[in-house]
Amino acid sequence: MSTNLPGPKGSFLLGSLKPFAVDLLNFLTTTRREYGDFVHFKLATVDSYLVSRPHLIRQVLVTDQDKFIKNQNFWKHFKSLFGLGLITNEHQSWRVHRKLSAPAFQPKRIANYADFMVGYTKEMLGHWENNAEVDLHDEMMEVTAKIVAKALFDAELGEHNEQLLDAMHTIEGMIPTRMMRPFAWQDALPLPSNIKYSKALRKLNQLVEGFIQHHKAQEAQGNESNSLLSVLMQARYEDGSRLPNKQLRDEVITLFLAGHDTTAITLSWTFYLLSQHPEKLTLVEEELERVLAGRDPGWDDLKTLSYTRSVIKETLRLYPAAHLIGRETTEDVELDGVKIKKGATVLMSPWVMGRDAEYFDDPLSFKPERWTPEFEKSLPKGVYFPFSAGPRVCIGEGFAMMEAVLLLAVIAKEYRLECVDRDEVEPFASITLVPKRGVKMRAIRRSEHNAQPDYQFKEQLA
Ligand code: HEM
Repeated sequence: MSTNLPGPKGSFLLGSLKPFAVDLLNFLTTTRREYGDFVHFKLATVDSYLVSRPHLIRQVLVTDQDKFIKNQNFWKHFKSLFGLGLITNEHQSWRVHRKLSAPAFQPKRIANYADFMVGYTKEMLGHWENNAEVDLHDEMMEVTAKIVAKALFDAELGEHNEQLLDAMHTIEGMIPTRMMRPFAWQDALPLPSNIKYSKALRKLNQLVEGFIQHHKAQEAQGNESNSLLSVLMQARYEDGSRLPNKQLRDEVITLFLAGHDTTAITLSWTFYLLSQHPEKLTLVEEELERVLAGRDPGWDDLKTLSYTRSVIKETLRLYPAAHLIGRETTEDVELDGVKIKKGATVLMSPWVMGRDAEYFDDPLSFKPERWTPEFEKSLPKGVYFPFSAGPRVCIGEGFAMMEAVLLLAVIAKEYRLECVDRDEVEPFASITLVPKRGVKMRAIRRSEHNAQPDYQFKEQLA
């Protein structure tokens, strides 16, 4: 059994931690290119592997998944945030809570959310002005936060909107720094950034506790709710008991965080890519006109809006919001004859795999039309996994795809978005793949756009 895998040697004490922390996307891309599809390196003292063979990715995520847990070196920094919510929970406790959460994400339940997804998006468009600049990423973060809050609590955020978004913003802003710290104790140092983070977390806990109490009061008055929280509140353990408040809090915060910035990011990248490929945007617009004939989209249209859906799939290939999935071995594991010791880190990257020329023709080109049913069938399992795979596959996949398609449809029906400065748009690998400096767009009302066929031409004349 050989353990002589190729890989960057890195420095004596830190291994490859520095290039990994400084520019993760570059590290992943060059490591794959220079050392191949099964690479070994050290992150500080931890043996780490970048695995880019589809059958091995499947082995880790699906067939041998019980020999792995989430990568503790990474998640240790977020224990106080997510607690034992689905993303960070493990073993039997994870199995129990995943089962109890599943009913909340059944298609017949999430179908009810289509109307307010469309409603909030139209409300957002109501504030846009023709020809004005919008920071699309900010807009997407806000509207997806409102949507997930409504789905979770069946409540408008109202006066809590600003406070919740502020707390989230502070916490999300600290994630890149925290995730690159080698030691968890660094998070407890009395640094201004840590103090700010703790304050934001206290605020978040307080707001979520308020939502839970409000829900309980409504329930006590016999008011039925269609919210995700109410499904969790109705869930019962085998002994008939309910989820304690702390567990509800952990699940809700997890769903809130996992469920809004991933979808917001995906939409930001979608509109960015469409702005760079106006001919593909025209195909989206044509499909919207054909299928919707001017009316709002809804749940029943999702199957028919196949090109619009392919646009989202193609975006998730090129800019997967979850760009890196990590696991830690709980026992010695063999991957293609190589012994991976207990406690090692195994990394699999949807970013790397989605750009591999072996599986995607002309991989860096944006080609939504590649996503035919035949192509999907022919793609080896373990190549395209923006929502992961196996038992820990994203529980919100259906929710996210519905939201992304509906929001794209509602916005593209009304506006053409043109990128103000494409050089400014650059991916940054935090916990998710964010556009580093946002995505500034000029929003041009489609009726105006059609009346003035070439906006850029008009600008040149001015
Ligand atoms: C485009 C949007 C989304 C993407 C790309 C995405 C991606 C992912 C990925 C890759 C994982 C697995 C992580 C791992 O195994 O380490 C995951 C897990 C999860 N996602 Fe999503 N997600 C999205 C939207 C959502 C939404 C809308 C929700 C909820 C409303 C959600 C809730 C969760 C939860 C709770 C988990 C943990 C599941 C478990 O371990 O049992 N996600 N997501």
